This record gives sequence, C-alpha cells and structure tokens, in this order.
Amino acid sequence: MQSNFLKLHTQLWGILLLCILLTTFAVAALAPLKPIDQIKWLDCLGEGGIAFMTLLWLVATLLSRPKGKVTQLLFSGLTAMHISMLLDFLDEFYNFDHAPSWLGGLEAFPALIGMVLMSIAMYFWYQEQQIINFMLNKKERFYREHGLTDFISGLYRADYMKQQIDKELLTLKHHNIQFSLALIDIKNFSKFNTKYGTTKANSLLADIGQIILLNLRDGDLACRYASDRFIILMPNTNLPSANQVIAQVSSMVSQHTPYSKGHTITGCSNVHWLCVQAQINEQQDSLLSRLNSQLNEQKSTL
Ligand SMILES: Nc1nc2c(ncn2[C@@H]2O[C@H](COP(=O)(O)OP(=O)(O)OP(=O)(O)O)[C@@H](O)[C@H]2O)c(=O)[nH]1
Repeated sequence: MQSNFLKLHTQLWGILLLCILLTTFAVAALAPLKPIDQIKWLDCLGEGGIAFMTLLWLVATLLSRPKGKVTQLLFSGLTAMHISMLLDFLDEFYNFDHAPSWLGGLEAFPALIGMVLMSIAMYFWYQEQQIINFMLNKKERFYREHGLTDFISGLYRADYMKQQIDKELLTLKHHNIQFSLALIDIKNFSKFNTKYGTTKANSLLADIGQIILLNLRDGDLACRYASDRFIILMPNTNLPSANQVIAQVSSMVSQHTPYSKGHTITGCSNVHWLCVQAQINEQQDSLLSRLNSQLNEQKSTL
C-alpha cells in the first residue's frame, strides 16, 4: 500500500524536493555564512526540529492519501509551511541581514499562505470524511481503531465487536433498549479451502463480508468473529426482527457465486445462522457463549 502511494505521488515528491533544494541554494547563494561563534545551537535544534516535523507531516500525507483535491491542498499548505520553517532554520547559519531584504521577508510569508491552504484543506477534508463515515456506517460505529481490523475480510475483528456489545449491554441495563446479535457461519468452508486454496478462500471471506455489509440496515454492525464466522450486532432490535434481517442477509450471501478460472463455483456460500436477543444484566462473555453454543447445537442437529 505504502509503495503504491510512493509511486502515485511521484510528481509531488519531485516538487517537494525541488522546493527544498531551491530554498537551500537560494539562501546559500544570497546570504553569507555566520561565523561559527555566532551560531546559537539551541535555536538550531528548536527550529531544525520544527522544520523536520513539518517535513514528516508532508511525508505522512503523501504516503497515506490518494490523489485528489484534499491531498493537493494539504500538500501545498504543508510545503509552504515547511519552506518557512526551513528558512527559519537556515537563518541560524546564514546572515539574512546581509542578504536581499525580500529573503528575510519571505520567512513568515509562506507559512501564512500554508495555513490558509491548510484551513481550506480541512474544510474539504471534513466533507470527504462525512462521505467516508457514511460508507463505513455498517463497518464501524462512532469509534475508529484500525489496529482491530481483520485484513482478510476488511471488517473489524471480534475485539472491536466485544467493545460495542459492552456499550449496548450498558444501554440495555440503563435505558432498557434491547438489542440482538447474530452469527453467520459458512458451510463447508474447510472443503472449499482444500479444493480452491487459501487465496481463493480468503477472497470468499472478503466477498461474504461485503455482501453482509450491503444487506444490513443502517445502524447494524458486522465484524469477523473467527475463522469462517461473522458476527452482527443489531441495536434496538428484538429477536423476531433480528431473525427477519439475518434470514434476508443469509439468503443474499448464499446467492454469491465466485469465479475460479472463468467458471462459477456454486453452493460455496451457503451459511448457518443464528440470532439471540441480549437479556438485562447478562455479561458479554455469557451472551457470546450462548450465541456460539446455540449455533453449534443447531449445526449438530442438521
Ligand atoms: N483461507 C482461510 N481459511 C481459514 C481462515 N481462518 C480459518 N480458516 C479455515 O476455515 C476452516 C473452518 O473449518 P470449520 O470450522 O470446520 O468449518 P466448515 O468446514 O465450514 O464446517 P461447517 O461450518 O460445519 O460446515 C478451517 O479449515 C480453517 O483452517 C482464514 O483466515 N483464511
């Protein structure tokens, strides 16, 4: 991912390098060096540190963002701020009093422009984030913790779901707002694994994760629970409604027919599923074990 973004912004990396080189050479050509005894090393450390940090923010921006208006604005704003900080740093080694007056005047000016550009970027970033939040609606709830993502399915892992269940259990206890949980378990996934290999099986997990998300209601949350099991939290939902929602989701999942070498694979997306409604004063671990054991029981009777 990071090397992709490295290549994606080749032009911006070039512009950044050019700006840094031009600034440094312009200062070296136009201002005389200070005698070593006039250099204040503590100031050098402080101003060098600030210049380095703005450069670090620039690198982080280019490594993490796709092309687009917000990236352009962030890049332009941060580059302008970095040039100001770089001039401040070079000011410690070169005597700007003996350089053309515009060079000294230039020190603060790019930072001002940079801050204006960054403010505009923040406005568009806010709009962009609203759209992303809308798209992530069934994948995360008011709390982002990328460390809890399962990279195979693209959903959050069980640890994230456990945090959300704890919140819903508190809401149930204090406000008597019921909620339900469901497990969806792929049938014969180990056979699919053996027949088509891990890569194909991983992409089946990713596909099914996405189909579950697509077919849930706004406000529901899906995570990968373990192995070939997905867990769904349905806030403000009683058991009959949960059963209706998950029956519909499961029927959509079972219609999925992935391709292998140009042929469709049928019957690999059938699932077992089960819903439970949380009870007041129930603990998270007992709720989850009730859910798992009821699903296992159901599977063993089939
Ligand atoms: N490709 C892939 N396989 C996984 C992953 N995690 C677990 N598995 C495999 O998923 C399989 C789950 O097997 P089971 O729990 O027996 O499930 P099943 O074969 O669907 O059996 P039933 O649910 O009873 O129909 C095992 O073969 C695991 O090795 C994963 O992240 N990727």
